[in-house]
Amino acid sequence: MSTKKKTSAKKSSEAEGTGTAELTEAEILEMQDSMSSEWGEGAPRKAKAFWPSALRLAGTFREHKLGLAVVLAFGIVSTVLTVWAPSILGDAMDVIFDGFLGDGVEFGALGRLLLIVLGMYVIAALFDWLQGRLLNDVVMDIVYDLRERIEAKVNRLPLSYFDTRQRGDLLSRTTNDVDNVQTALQQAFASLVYAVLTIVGITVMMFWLSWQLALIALIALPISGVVIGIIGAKSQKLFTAQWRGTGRLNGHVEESFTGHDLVTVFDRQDSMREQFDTRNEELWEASYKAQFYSGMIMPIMQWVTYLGYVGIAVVGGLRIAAGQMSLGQVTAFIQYSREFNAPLGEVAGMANMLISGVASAERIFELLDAEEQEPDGQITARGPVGGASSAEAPGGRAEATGAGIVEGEAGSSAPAGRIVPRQELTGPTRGRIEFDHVAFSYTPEKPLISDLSLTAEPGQTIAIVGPTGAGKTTLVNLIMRFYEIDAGEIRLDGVDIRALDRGAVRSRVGMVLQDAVLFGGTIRENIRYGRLDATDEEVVAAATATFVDRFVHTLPDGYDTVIEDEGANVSAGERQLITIARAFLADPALLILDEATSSVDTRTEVLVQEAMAALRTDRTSFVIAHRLSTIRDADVILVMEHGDIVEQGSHDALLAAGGAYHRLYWSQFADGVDPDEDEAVLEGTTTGPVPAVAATEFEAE
Ligand SMILES: Nc1ncnc2c1ncn2[C@@H]1O[C@H](COP(=O)(O)OP(=O)(O)OP(=O)(O)O)[C@@H](O)[C@H]1O
Repeated sequence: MSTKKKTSAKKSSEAEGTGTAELTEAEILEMQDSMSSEWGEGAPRKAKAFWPSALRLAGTFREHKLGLAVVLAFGIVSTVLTVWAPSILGDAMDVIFDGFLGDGVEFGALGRLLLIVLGMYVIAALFDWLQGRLLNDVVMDIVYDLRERIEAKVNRLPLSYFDTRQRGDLLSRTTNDVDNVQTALQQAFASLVYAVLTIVGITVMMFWLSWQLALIALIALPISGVVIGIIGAKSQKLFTAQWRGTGRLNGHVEESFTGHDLVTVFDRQDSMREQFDTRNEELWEASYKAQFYSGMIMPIMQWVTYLGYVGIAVVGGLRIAAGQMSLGQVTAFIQYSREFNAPLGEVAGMANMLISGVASAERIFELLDAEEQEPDGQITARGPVGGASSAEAPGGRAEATGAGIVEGEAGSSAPAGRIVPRQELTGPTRGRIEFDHVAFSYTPEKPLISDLSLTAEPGQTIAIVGPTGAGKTTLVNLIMRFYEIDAGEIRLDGVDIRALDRGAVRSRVGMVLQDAVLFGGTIRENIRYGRLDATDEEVVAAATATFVDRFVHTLPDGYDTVIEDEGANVSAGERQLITIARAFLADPALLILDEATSSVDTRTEVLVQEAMAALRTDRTSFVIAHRLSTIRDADVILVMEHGDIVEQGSHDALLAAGGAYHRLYWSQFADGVDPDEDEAVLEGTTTGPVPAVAATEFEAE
């Protein structure tokens, strides 16, 4: 076996070059992290700053001081009784021993002592149980509060927080880490309280009985410490190697599963199998060594402990012979020295759990400390308020200043840090949107929108076109107030949207995105999500207007069809239609549409187009447009490049201007594609031939 392992280890280094992508150290550590909790093995996760985080975690107990004091008091009572009992048992033994040597055993005295011991153990057990119950209650309260705080916090975090973090990581912080803290507090804390009290109690009793024997018993401690230190460090390294091996093997397996088709096509099964064997054997070897070394710790510690017993027995015997101690005292002492190791082992076992719990608490604190979005009504306008273009916009400036949202005149530079006073929109929303010299960037290092102005009159359809990364989605994100702008103003019906509650802005806007988001309920529920108090008739009316009704009738359960796995049982186009119906039912004053250009068959595509057109009627709509028909019919076309609007106007006006839009349009049709062909697309992926020129000009930037 070992020869085989050696040859394969050699093979492994040869195979490395041709092998699958190796995992980085960070990935291995991450994997180790996630697996250690699942498999209960491996090195514990460590906090970046253990003590500050541990103290802060301890700080969460502050509100439960009284409960904790009672837990501690119960713990002390239970431990004192448990620690005291062996000494009384020793007295009982002396009564028996003296009775045998003298005039017979005094059963009355013996019975009294035994009853006392029994009573002590019963009371100790009762207090121990009470302490456990109370601690559980306290910990559950603490974790309940923690969950509440996390939930509230997540709702106050800006979208940019989620952009920069992995969803899985956030999910893990809010679920696994909280569970981990709960387990650590419940188990490790209880054990630590028990262990510390017991160790202190037993040490006191041992020194009280005989300091010489106590020293012999305690000498085993540093010896055990050295053993654990040396072997522990070695096995820690081996465990890391084991995790690295696991990581590499998992990486390989994952790659061969996901790339199965590729492997088959290139006929690489043999080399993949060879690599698997190599990694599997590497893992076997690493695991074997890790288990071997870590398995040595316990027997060596046992051996050291037994050596201690021998020392105690010998010296204890000599002291009995010399009349310095009674047999009962030495027996009690041996009992103490046996009990001494149990809490020590428990502390060692719980240390990992505690370290891991503090690491989890640290991750939760990081989340709780994250910078929040400014609360509604206290929004700080950071940059200057512009005004030139909006002053020219009909009605725009007058309404804005009339509404008293901004201090100072239009066009003036407002001082940074000015609070925008809260406003409310009264009456029906007209849907007028103005961007007034808006500047925005996701990160300060990468400026995006520098000076953007536009006005969308109520009921107008605004088509946004431009190359990928031009800022089309960003524009609609700003309307939705998913992000706060750096300078300028965005006004809805003349009111700075920062003066409104975010909810008030978003409730007036309907969004239909390319990725139709459906949840796992029925079609009816998914549509009703647009307006929860809508009647069944209204749901069906919305579905009929948006062609959902048609395909719903072909489904066996009709509107009660449950959407599976994010919509696996309805096609992509049908999903999109359902989201359109949802927006239709919500009847928002403003609409944001992202036209789908892919994964929809031509017939459904036409329906989607018509449904979107129905939805746009009588409301201000911003369409991230891909289809010429939409663009041509739009009241205003915004041509965006590098975060700014390089051109805006109607189709005819822009064509006549001969600028970027003109270039786009003619490059699109230069190869003789019929300009009246409505199905043609600007960014070129769905239907109809799209000349390469167009793709180059609008996508390759
Ligand atoms: N959440 C974000 N955080 C940081 N940068 C972002 C974020 N979202 C987009 N960006 C960057 O901002 C720029 C504009 O992106 P945006 O999504 O608005 O472009 P787009 O015109 O909608 O592109 P596409 O047509 O590909 O969707 C891009 O450079 C993009 O990388």
